[in-house]
Amino acid sequence: MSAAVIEARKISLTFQTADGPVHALKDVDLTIGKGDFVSFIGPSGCGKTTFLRTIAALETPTGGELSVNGMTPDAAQRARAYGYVFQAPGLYPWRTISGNISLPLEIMGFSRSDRQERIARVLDLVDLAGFGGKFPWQLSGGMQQRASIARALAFDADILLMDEPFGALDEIVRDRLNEALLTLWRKTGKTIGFVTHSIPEAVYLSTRIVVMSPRPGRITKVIDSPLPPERPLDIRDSPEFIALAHEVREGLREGHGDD
Ligand SMILES: Nc1ncnc2c1ncn2[C@@H]1O[C@H](COP(=O)(O)OP(=O)(O)OP(=O)(O)O)[C@@H](O)[C@H]1O
Repeated sequence: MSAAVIEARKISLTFQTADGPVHALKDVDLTIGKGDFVSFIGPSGCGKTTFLRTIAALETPTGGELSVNGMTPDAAQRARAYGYVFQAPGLYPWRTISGNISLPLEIMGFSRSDRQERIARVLDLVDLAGFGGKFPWQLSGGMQQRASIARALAFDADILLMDEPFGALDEIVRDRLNEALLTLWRKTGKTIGFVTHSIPEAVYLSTRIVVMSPRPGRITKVIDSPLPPERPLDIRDSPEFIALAHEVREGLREGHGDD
């Protein structure tokens, strides 16, 4: 396997709540290699978002060790090791698309000319060249989500963390964005961590599929995909794809049986 970018060893995270402790993650062991596209799938509450947030230093594990690009998550955050894409695009309505992409770059102190060059490049990457001057409300939901991906790409992090970025979109738009994301991943070689509820989406996009189960949140299965990197949408009708989707479904069912 390629060099490890994210290494989790026995990661646990227990939230103390008024109703008692919630074991959001227990003994999570996972290595994500450079250039991997790793999807996290599992029922609601199995800790997918929590795990992504611990990688991004938005939550602190209560046990175990986690390294991101060989650093602690906090150090990786300061080194801008990753871009983070949330479920909702979260664009500021009073800023243009270019202005939204520019904002983190302004905060990080990039020069005006550098910002302009980066904005043009990432708009092109997500197929929004020519839309930089529009306001978010002038774009469809799918285009807004592409703009939020562009914003996460603009400072050139090697890692992209995506928490159900297409969950709120209709199926046709989602298909197109899945194709676009796969093309972007092949072009840039980024390492991607992707949370989803959809088996076909996980199978279509990933090099590895991590199946999780709740109470306590844990990994029950890691499946390496035999599918080639070039994946036209109709690969979903192939026997290999269907067999892989079946394996993921079985993994989810087995995890559920442990409850
Ligand atoms: N800040 C918090 N305080 C207390 N409990 C929390 C907190 N964040 C998450 N949890 C709990 O931790 C568990 C895992 O939550 P998490 O959001 O990671 O699951 P998930 O698999 O991403 O779910 P979903 O698919 O619904 O987004 C859940 O039981 C949730 O209620």
